[in-house]
Amino acid sequence: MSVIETVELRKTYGRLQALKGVSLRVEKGQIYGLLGQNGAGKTTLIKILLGIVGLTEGQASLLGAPAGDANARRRVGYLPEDHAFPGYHTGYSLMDFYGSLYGVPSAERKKRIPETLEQVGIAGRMHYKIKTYSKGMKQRLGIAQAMLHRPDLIILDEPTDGVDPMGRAEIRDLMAQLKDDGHTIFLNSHLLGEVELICDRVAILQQGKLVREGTIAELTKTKGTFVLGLLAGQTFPTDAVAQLGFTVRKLPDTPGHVEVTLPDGQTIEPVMKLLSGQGLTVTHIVEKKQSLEDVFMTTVEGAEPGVDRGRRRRARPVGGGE
Ligand SMILES: Nc1ncnc2c1ncn2[C@@H]1O[C@H](COP(=O)(O)OP(=O)(O)OP(=O)(O)O)[C@@H](O)[C@H]1O
Repeated sequence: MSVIETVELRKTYGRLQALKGVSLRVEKGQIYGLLGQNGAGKTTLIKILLGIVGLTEGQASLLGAPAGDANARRRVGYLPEDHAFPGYHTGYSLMDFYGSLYGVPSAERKKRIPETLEQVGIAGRMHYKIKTYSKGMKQRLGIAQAMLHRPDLIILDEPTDGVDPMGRAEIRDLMAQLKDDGHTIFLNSHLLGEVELICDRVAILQQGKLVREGTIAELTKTKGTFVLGLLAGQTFPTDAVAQLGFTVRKLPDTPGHVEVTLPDGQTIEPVMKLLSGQGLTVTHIVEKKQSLEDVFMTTVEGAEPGVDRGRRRRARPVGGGE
C-alpha cells in the first residue's frame, strides 16, 4: 500500500485548472519532494490529500484511504506554508494545544513536548511567547507540531523557509532521523540544493502537470558527457572522435580540454582506445553531472543548464492555469 497515491488528479478553481491529471505514488519510508514554480499546484495537491479542498476529477488516497478520510488524517502531521501561530501562546502551550487536538494523552504530552522541542532545537525557549520567536524559531516550532503525535506521514510545506543555513542543515538531519525511524516525509520546497541532499524521489509540477518524476540519481543523470584533457602540447583528434558518433565541443576556458558527449547506449571506451592508439595521453577525465537545479531549470524553462543564469535571476511569470 502506498502512503500517497494520486491517479489522474484534476482540480479546477472556477475556470483555472490548478491540477491537470497528476498521477504519483509515495511509498513508506521515503522522503519525497514536490517541486514547481509559484502557482504550479503543489499546495493544492497537499490540500486535496488532507481534505482541505475537494478534488474535481481523478483519485487521491492517503495511507490507503480516500483523501480527506478522518482516520488517515489523524496519522498525518502537517506543517502548512505561511502558518501563523497565535503569538500569545508559548511554544509549550501551542504544542499542548495541538497535542490535545491530535488525541495525545496529557501525561504523554508532558513527556513528549520538551523532547520534541529539544529535537528541533528550541526547548530552551519553550516557555517564551511565540510573538518573541524569530521566523526560523517559528518554523522549527511548526515542524515540532507536525511531529508531536508520531504520525506515519509528515507533510512539510516549505519547512526551511526563513531558517538560517546552520538551522537548515539541522532540519535535514532531523528529517533523515525521522525517515530512519520509519516515517514518510512529503516535502514542498523551493530550495533545490536541499531537496537534492535529502529526498529519495522528486516530482516536478509545471502549471498543474507532472513533467518529471524519479529518484535524484535518475533525474540528475546526464546522457553521458565527459570532460577530457590531454598532456600539454597534444591536440585532441576532434574529427576522428566525431566520426565515431561522439559529439565533441572545445572548452575555450580550459585550453587543451574538450567535452565529449556519448551517443545513446555508448560508453567512453572507443574514444579512450582511439586516443591511446594515436599515442595521446589523457591527463584528465571527469564525467559531468547536472544538479537538481539544472534539471529543474531545464524542465520548467526549456533552457540549457548552466547558461544564461542572469536571465534566471530575473522574475519569471508565475505558473498557473491556461
Ligand atoms: N482557493 C483558490 N481559489 C482560486 N485559485 C486558487 C486557489 N488556491 C490556489 N489557486 C490557484 O491555483 C494555482 C495553484 O496554486 P498553488 O497554491 O497550489 O500553487 P503552489 O505550487 O503551491 O505555489 P507556491 O509555490 O507559490 O506556494 C495558482 O494559479 C493559484 O492562484
